[in-house]
Amino acid sequence: MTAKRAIGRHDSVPDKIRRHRGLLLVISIPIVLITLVILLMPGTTSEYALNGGGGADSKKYAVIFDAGSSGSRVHVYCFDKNLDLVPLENELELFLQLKPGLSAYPNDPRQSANSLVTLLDKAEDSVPNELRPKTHVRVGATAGLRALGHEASENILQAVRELLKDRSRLKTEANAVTVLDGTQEGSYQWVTINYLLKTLGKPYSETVGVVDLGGGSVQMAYAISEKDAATAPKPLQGEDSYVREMYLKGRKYFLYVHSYLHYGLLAARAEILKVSEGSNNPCIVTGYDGTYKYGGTAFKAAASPSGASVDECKRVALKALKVIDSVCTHMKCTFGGVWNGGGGGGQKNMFVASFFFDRAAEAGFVDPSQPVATVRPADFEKAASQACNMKMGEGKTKFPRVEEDNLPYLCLDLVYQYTLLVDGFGLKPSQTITLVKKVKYGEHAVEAAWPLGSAIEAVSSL
Ligand SMILES: O=c1[nH]cnc2c1ncn2[C@@H]1O[C@H](COP(=O)(O)OP(=O)(O)O)[C@@H](O)[C@H]1O
Ligand SMILES: [Ca+2]
Repeated sequence: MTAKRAIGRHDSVPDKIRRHRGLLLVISIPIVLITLVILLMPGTTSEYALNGGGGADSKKYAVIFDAGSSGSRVHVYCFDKNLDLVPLENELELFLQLKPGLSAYPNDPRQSANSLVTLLDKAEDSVPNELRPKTHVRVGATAGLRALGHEASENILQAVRELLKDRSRLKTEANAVTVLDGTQEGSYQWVTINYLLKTLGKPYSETVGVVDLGGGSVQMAYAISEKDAATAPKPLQGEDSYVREMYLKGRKYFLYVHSYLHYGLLAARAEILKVSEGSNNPCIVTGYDGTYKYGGTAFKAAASPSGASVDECKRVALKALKVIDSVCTHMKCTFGGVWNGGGGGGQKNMFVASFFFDRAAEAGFVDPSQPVATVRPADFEKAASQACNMKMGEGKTKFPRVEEDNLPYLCLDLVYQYTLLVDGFGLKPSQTITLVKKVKYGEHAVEAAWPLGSAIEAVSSL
């Protein structure tokens, strides 16, 4: 024992290395290999530390642009060292919006980018001067730019990058200005809602599922068990994988996410009008004869002489949704050959956002001054019956909250929303769901939109 220790004490470091080199080699090869595998893994795993960092008094701001298909919005958030949201002035976020979105200028990238100037200036003004160079700015474009195609959208994004460089002192990481893929958009939305509800870190079955009905696309996301995640089918060609792994508040989640391009509410109008191809459509409110423009194309939108009909409109909506599909004989599908994720506890409580809330409010069965409302899919069907039975001239008195441009499509929108929830996503007509515009967080309410999820990722990775 003593002798051994004496030898050990007099060994020099290079001697030790030489003596143990075999052992060192055996230990280091797997470490190097594992590190390489982790570094080269495709980006399906997200890790947001969500445990703060930085100095004791450090506040972190994030500026996130939501370049949506129907409008552009900016959100500015401020987080404390625990990554809790803290107020900027009187609210928990600065939120500004304008219409139209970037995709309304497909041939003029400079003008498209310049449409963000007022939002950018106001957002930057709300960040303390000394923190601006440290504050991340991100621009996430969704369905509008996705549908424009690579070249046109890349030109617009490049113009936005130049605008940020020339006009702003905020920090732009590589990939700060991008078209989000639908899975990213859906998972950010899930993080936003569950962060605000403080369910992150709890077992997956205690989290809530989300549906976000935009103008161009619709996303569904909910946490599933590891076992179900392992059975996920391969996605259709060109689509993102169904499951994303995420580490949040010390827990690993398997998130089922899917985004359906062309099935946002405004895009779905076009799909439904395409089914009747240039002739009358049973979803158009009685007495209306006009055209509907979407994505640079005009569609005939004319009521049938016998008027609109819920049942006939449902049939057309089902055709547009492609609910019956040959791919779905060996797995449970939503629609269009898409796996439904298997259901489970993470889908028990559904928080349904954007146009679901907006249309329910316009149709009058939800109070727009409240941040959330509990409804059932059947409420959309009931409102649809009334909308499909009215004449154009009665619209203003029967549905005083409906915007004039939406009136001819009220029957269509409500039937589509019902069909999407029940026949598409497989919810029961009587299941209670939460329509959400904002989520209460302490005394304040925060917009129920994906940019908060993106902000959390940005400040966690600083
Ligand atoms: O921050 C938000 N709070 C609440 N609703 C939002 C917010 N951002 C977008 N929306 C809603 O999203 C819908 C428009 O979708 P959008 O233009 O984002 O299409 P996309 O997501 O398909 O690109 C509208 O119903 C609008 O009220
Ligand atoms: Ca959106």
